[in-house]
Amino acid sequence: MKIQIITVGKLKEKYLKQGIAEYTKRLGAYCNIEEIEVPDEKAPENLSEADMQIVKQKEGERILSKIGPDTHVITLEINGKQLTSEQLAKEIDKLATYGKSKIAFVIGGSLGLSDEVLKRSDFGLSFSKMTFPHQLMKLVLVEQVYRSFRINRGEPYHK
Ligand SMILES: C[S@@+](CC[C@H](N)C(=O)[O-])C[C@H]1O[C@@H](n2cnc3c(N)ncnc32)[C@H](O)[C@@H]1O
Repeated sequence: MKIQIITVGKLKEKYLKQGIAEYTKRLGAYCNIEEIEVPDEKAPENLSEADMQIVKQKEGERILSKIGPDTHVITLEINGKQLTSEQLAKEIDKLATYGKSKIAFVIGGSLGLSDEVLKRSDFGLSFSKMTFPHQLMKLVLVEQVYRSFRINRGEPYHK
């Protein structure tokens, strides 16, 4: 199975880079993992609503250009659906069973995801009603995807 993790902007903080590198290394034993960073747009505090839409649209076009037609897209959305770790594992297992061998997890930039990306999404996944910075979200996501594979293989993982 191929898993794409698509994010907006460069990952800067060293402590997040290290954590993500650790979990993507572990994940490599279970799937073909591809990390994609698309360039972000400058988004100063004083942007108008129209300018914010343009920023999201531009970032969205870059995200969509990385996603193939046969890819199952899971967008990370604060107002999406919350799952338990076991439910996410089941979802991934189900996709593999039905021949969906490519999954893209998409995390938005500082302003979130464009309508076009949300339209392309097959599932909106929420990690809680709280807002996380996108880079921290990536760390939490890769740990949960790793956990999913461990659950699906019946391997032990920390409760
Ligand atoms: C800083 S947040 C963007 C906040 C923006 N106001 C919004 O409503 O999307 C950046 C990205 O991280 C992800 N994210 C942040 N918190 C999340 C949560 N609780 N559940 C799922 N995804 C989250 C989303 O993909 C979001 O687009």
